[in-house]
Amino acid sequence: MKAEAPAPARVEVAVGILLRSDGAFLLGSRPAGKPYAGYWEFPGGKVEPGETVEQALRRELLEELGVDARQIELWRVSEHDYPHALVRLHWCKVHSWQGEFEMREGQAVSWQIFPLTVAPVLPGAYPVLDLLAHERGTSYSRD
Ligand SMILES: Nc1nc2c([nH]c(=O)n2[C@@H]2O[C@H](COP(=O)(O)OP(=O)(O)OP(=O)(O)O)[C@@H](O)[C@H]2O)c(=O)[nH]1
Repeated sequence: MKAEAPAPARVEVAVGILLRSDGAFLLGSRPAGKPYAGYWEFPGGKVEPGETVEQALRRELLEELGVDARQIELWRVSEHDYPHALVRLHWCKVHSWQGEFEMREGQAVSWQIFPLTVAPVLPGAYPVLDLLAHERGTSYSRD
């Protein structure tokens, strides 16, 4: 009997949905040199060994945007199987933060509501955009 292939390792990722008081959420464009460069995404990144999701997200938001997240709500978990990695995305709503935005990776950012005015978005972000749209009683087109 053939041994079963081991389950592929998942890359744990902390992702922030920064919510402004008017309901807009922040998307950024992926910097050059990363897979899917130029695609729009929510800010965040990989959870390092020994970190909690909240710690990883606070670190990433400081590194990428220069803001200190204060109120973080763990919201949903989803998975996406990319050719380069199987990722588990820990989606967090970020209700408050301190500091002024400073795009430390030279990335473009945009506050968005539905319908989105930026494209394309990382494929792994669509399920959560669908949920956000549903929560707001609206829908949007993926293209
Ligand atoms: N930040 C972020 N990552 C996402 C989203 N959706 C999604 O599928 N991902 C995936 O999650 C992974 C995040 O990795 P990353 O490359 O941004 O992480 P990182 O900043 O720690 O990268 P590094 O290893 O270059 O330091 C990527 O495989 C990316 O495709 C999203 O909306 N935001």
